[in-house]
Amino acid sequence: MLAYYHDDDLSVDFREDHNSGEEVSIETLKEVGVLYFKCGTQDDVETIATEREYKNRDIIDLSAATFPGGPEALNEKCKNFYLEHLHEDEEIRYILEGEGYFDVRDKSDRWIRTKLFPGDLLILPAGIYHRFTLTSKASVKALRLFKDEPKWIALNRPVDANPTRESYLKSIEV
Ligand SMILES: CSCCC(=O)/C(O)=C/O
Ligand SMILES: [Fe+2]
Repeated sequence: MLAYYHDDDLSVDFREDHNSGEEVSIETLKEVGVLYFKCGTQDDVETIATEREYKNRDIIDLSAATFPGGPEALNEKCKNFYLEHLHEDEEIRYILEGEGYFDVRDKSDRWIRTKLFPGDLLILPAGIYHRFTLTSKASVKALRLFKDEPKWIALNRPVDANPTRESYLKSIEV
């Protein structure tokens, strides 16, 4: 994984690195509730899934060659992922192939960009504002873990008076 502040340069395609040169440590990610693990084996993933009581999973394959409905459908899907949003559940993603960016807001609302590669596992806390995009390589396959039934419900920003958002802010003491 690479983690750094986004350069906020809107003139450059959002799938490019957008690396401002300001690195972000795993500790800083922890301060906003984001946890990172390098999982060399499937057993490492299973340990985390068991510890956190995750019972379900699926594999998402985002690549133009294989996506049902083709490149247009993939673009539509990716547009939704790139809209700034939060979830009412924690989000765990483990990269199997390819690469992708998860951008998360820090305590001052700046974008931290994480660039994930195979073997990287990221846990986003419920209530954090974030977005996802493919990189310029345009392909990723990831394992998605779910506590209960597989679902993806995004609440797009702004989300006002939301208990998950409020308890998240309390947990990071903002
Ligand atoms: C590579 S996982 C696809 C993106 C996703 O699952 C998500 O929840 C984005 O917020
Ligand atoms: Fe999300």
